[in-house]
Amino acid sequence: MSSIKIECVVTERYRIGESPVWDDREGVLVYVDITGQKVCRWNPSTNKIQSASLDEPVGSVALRKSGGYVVATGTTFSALNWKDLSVTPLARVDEDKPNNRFNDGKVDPEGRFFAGTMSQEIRPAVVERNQGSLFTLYADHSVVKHFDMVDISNGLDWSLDHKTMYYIDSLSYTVDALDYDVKTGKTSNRRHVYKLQQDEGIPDGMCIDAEGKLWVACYNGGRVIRIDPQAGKVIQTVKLPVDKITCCAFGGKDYCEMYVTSAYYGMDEEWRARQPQSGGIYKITGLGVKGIPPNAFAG
Ligand SMILES: O=C(O)[C@H](O)[C@@H](O)[C@H](O)[C@H](O)CO
Ligand SMILES: [Zn+2]
Repeated sequence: MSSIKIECVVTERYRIGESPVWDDREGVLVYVDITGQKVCRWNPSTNKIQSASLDEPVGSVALRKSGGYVVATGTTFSALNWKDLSVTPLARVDEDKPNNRFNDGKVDPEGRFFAGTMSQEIRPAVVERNQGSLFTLYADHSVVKHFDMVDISNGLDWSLDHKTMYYIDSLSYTVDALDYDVKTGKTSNRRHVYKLQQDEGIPDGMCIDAEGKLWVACYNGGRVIRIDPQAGKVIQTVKLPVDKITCCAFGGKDYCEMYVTSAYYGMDEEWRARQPQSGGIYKITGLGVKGIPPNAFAG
């Protein structure tokens, strides 16, 4: 057994740190602060952070094949050019829902960018229910809605054979699976894979590892859990020093390290004094399993 080491590597504090993605082209970790309205890049070799301030909340960021990134901000899918920090809108969703915003997103194995929406939080994990949907931005910038009636659209990833998409609507407290047609990008047959126990908190972001197991960030649960989606069971729990764990992704050399984001939004003074690293980003090493490289948006 390897020994697990947990280190707070990014000591800036973010209101809602989210959507970590390893950018191997630059050797940086890219991530967002959702309500802080920022996209940031942390370089582990220089320990420098660069950030781009946006005009609206940014739920997620992903790599773009032609360079730079795609972002899901407000209710718009946009391209982010890191050279001049310009943002170019590509497509809009939920135009009938002015109180909605994008949340978590990820690129599928064919280069389509998936991201879901939710109504703006009244308090952490408190929203007007059923307002969200899951969308895909195709390479030609057309958009497809997969389903609606979502509370807080959150983590997603694909099985190693690309036949299954895993998905989290946080307030269902479940990790779901859907049949996935990687040729068309269509989803069907949604079902539960795992329901979180009370002490595990609320399921938030998620990523798959090189063995096909799922890692789920547990918001208010202070941990990431590893789930065997075939058995529907938790097979490992890694506790972190802060409660509001939001998302996880593998990165670093050969994707051997796990990066975990957190939030401080909604914590009172006493809670923040007890967990002063809330809103920081953690690196976990020694897990003994690797991740897989993130996909890049094809459009
Ligand atoms: O990061 C997100 O996905 C949401 O925007 C957050 O506000 C919380 O994590 C969520 O409320 C817990 O499910
Ligand atoms: Zn999230």
